[in-house]
Amino acid sequence: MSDTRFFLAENLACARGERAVFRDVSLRVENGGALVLRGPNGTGKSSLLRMLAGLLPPFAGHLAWHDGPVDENPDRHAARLVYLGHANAAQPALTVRENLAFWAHLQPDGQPQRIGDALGAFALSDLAELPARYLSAGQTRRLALARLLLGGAPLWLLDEPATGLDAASTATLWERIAAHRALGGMAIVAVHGPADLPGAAELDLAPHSLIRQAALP
Ligand SMILES: Nc1ncnc2c1ncn2[C@@H]1O[C@H](COP(=O)(O)OP(=O)(O)OP(=O)(O)O)[C@@H](O)[C@H]1O
Repeated sequence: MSDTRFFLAENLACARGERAVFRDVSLRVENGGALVLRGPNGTGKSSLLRMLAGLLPPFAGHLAWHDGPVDENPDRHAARLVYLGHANAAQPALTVRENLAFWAHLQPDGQPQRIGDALGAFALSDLAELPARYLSAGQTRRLALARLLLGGAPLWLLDEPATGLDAASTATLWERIAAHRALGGMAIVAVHGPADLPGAAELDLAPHSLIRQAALP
């Protein structure tokens, strides 16, 4: 019997406010796999990621894991993923280390003993006792990314994760995703630029978009 684990979405449609955003979006990611989401601004990459994270209900379609539909057990779904959106969600008054401790506590399988490794991985050790409000934009992004390393959730949902990162941190990001996949994890990543994700499938949202794109001059 196959032990393939997978996460899939079938025929998703999205509406935000009164507007239809996309329709007929299907995807499937298996353990060790990755999917790159692409598309012009406003085609719905962030909306799709929020939908996959269970934060935005599909207008149509459904989500499932290899062992059952997401809507049968939303708590189990939430425990199987880490979602990193545009907002880094750092608590400004807490130090870098305290932010990671807070997230380790929040994540269902968060492991506080991994905080040291997470700090080191994203070159945050020297900043560990600094309140997050003093971090630069790229450092704040690194703090958000360090969250990925605090637990063992199989599915990483990442919205433009390299935004604001310098070259070394960008390389670390792709290395860490590769290591996650090597252990059987999955990643779905929205990007505008390059994505160093060997063997990843690509999904372009443009053909599914119901948003009229204004022509640029
Ligand atoms: N809360 C909301 N209420 C109404 N419309 C929204 C809301 N959030 C997003 N939208 C609309 O939904 C569409 C998709 O937005 P979304 O942020 O998912 O696109 P995106 O592909 O991630 O864009 P970008 O590349 O600019 O990050 C846009 O046209 C946007 O105006």
